[in-house]
Amino acid sequence: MIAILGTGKMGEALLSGLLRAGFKPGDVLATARRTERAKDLEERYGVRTVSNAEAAKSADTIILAVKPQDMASLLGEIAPHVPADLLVISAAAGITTSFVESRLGADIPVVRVMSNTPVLVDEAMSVISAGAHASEEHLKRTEDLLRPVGKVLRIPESQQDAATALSGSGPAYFFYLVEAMVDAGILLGMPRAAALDMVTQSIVGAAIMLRDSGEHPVILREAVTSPGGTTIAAIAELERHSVRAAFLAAIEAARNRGRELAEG
Ligand SMILES: NC(=O)C1=CN([C@@H]2O[C@H](COP(=O)(O)OP(=O)(O)OC[C@H]3O[C@@H](n4cnc5c(N)ncnc54)[C@H](O)[C@@H]3O)[C@@H](O)[C@H]2O)C=CC1
Ligand SMILES: O=C(O)[C@@H]1CCC=N1
Repeated sequence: MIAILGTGKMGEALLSGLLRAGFKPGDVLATARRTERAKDLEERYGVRTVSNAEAAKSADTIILAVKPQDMASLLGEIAPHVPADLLVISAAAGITTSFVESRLGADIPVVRVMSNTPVLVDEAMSVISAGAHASEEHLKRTEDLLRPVGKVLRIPESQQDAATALSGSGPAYFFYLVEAMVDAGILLGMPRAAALDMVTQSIVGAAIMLRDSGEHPVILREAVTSPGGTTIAAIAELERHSVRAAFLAAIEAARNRGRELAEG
């Protein structure tokens, strides 16, 4: 039995992914703070919603998907009910495995995960790190849960905040870029729907080329950039506006915010 504690946006994305991956609704428990939310999850997914304490008691794996700020109180709530061999998977930004271990008791196996919302289309990027008491078997179990909904990579826990900033938040940067490019289309007099279609198909095509060609992004960009042509005129403006520097600063700010979240 697997339980998702705190079934908000990310928790629901993981829940739907588990069901698509073949888990039976009867094998999945969910918890939510509001009764209407719990009812809604039961109706839409056929899973049972229970209290956090009951979830911790009856599951062999729990996924903690509350906001980092709510983690201490959730851990306090479940601590008295956690069996020693429960696998605890924490999906929260910033929260370290030692933070979870210190609140749930001595030898509890904890795996820290940072996934992202493309879990909804089975294209997640999930990075995982073992806590002090998580074994190879616990990492494998975590990979088995996450692999059906995307790619899984093991990384040292010291890189988790950086990964959160890159791939956890990553989809938001691409959506932001799409918004900006669609606005550019509007500025040039393009109907909004057509502009959105053009930009969306361009980003999908570029993403698939990047993933499947094995080419370096510089090579792929150079292939689009004709000497004296249109693309270099755009790139010159992006450079003039320090867009690359803005990305470096933005992703560093996200990494730093992740560190702050851990401090509560
Ligand atoms: N949204 C995203 O793209 C990603 C989010 N995350 C992580 O996932 C976690 C959740 O983020 P979101 O889903 O965006 O937030 P959210 O606010 O949509 O979900 C959190 C849910 O937990 C519930 N909750 C809080 N305390 C609870 C308690 N004691 N018992 C039961 N339910 C409780 C809230 O009512 C809410 O529905 C965060 O820790 C975040 O760092 C990680 C990767 C990506
Ligand atoms: O914005 C956040 O804090 C979460 C963590 C990664 C993506 N969303």
